[in-house]
Amino acid sequence: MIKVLLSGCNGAMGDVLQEIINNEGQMQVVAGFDRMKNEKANFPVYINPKDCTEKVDVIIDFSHYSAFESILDYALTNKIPLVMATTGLTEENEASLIAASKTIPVFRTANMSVGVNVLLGIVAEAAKQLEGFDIEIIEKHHNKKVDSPSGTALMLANEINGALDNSLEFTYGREGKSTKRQSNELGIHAIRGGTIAGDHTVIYAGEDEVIEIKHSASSKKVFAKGAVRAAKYIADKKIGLYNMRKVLEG
Ligand SMILES: NC(=O)C1=CN([C@@H]2O[C@H](COP(=O)(O)OP(=O)(O)OC[C@H]3O[C@@H](n4cnc5c(N)ncnc54)[C@H](OP(=O)(O)O)[C@@H]3O)[C@@H](O)[C@H]2O)C=CC1
Ligand SMILES: O=C(O)C1=N[C@H](C(=O)O)C[C@H](O)C1
Repeated sequence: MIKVLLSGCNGAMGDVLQEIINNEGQMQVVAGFDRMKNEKANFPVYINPKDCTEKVDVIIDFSHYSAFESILDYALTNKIPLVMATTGLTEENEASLIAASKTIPVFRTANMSVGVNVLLGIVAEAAKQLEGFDIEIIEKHHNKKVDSPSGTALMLANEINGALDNSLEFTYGREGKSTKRQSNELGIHAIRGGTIAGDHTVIYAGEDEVIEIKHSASSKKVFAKGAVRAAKYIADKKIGLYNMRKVLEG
């Protein structure tokens, strides 16, 4: 049985993860971290990770970027594999994860779905082949999302930019712009509303033709299932930086 510490356990993803883990059979949530205690949880919920006394095999974090440092510190101090799913992290935070992976196993992705991770390769290849096309990304999420643009939109944008020798400049929305679109722009736009679980569309607009490549998550379950897969994957690893593409490669 893999013992899980669930960070952000009181949140929307925390709820879905508990359901998936409970039905899963090989894993058990033995403790949680969050901003508030939770008497309804069937495991102890800590506000300060340092108060956690349970022995755990892996941490799954779907919380908030403000919790990042305390979670990473806890994982490093106790040498626990960390699945970091939270978005809105700074470049410095991302660099800390890379550094941490030399001491503990770290699994990092802004999107746990199989579809988005396959899409990463597709959008990069399309960008290389569609020379001269203008590329824009539109992401849509529920009205409770706190960070924008989404981590997935940034991940897609970085993948496309990498395929084009980092020649593109990211433009976030176009409010207040009084010049026409430059050929080296990659536009990124965020929509928020209702309960949209997560949609990402990459648009390639050329002369008299447009290609749109879209991924749509119809529920949060797809992310929770991916996180469970990730946790199982790194629970017995020694050190290293892992992502969903490594899992899919087998
Ligand atoms: N990688 C992936 O595949 C996915 C990543 N995500 C990311 O996971 C994160 C969580 O998403 P979601 O569950 O929808 O968000 P929620 O806001 O529903 O849940 C986050 C939880 O973390 C708590 N929290 C906030 N600040 C802190 C803190 N400083 N310390 C400890 N806990 C804190 C919140 O408490 P309170 O409500 O009191 O603020 C809440 O209980 C987001 O960054 C989201 O983008 C989501 C889905 C998929
Ligand atoms: O907050 C969410 O809900 C999601 N966040 C991730 C992101 O920022 O890309 C992944 C997914 O789209 C859902």
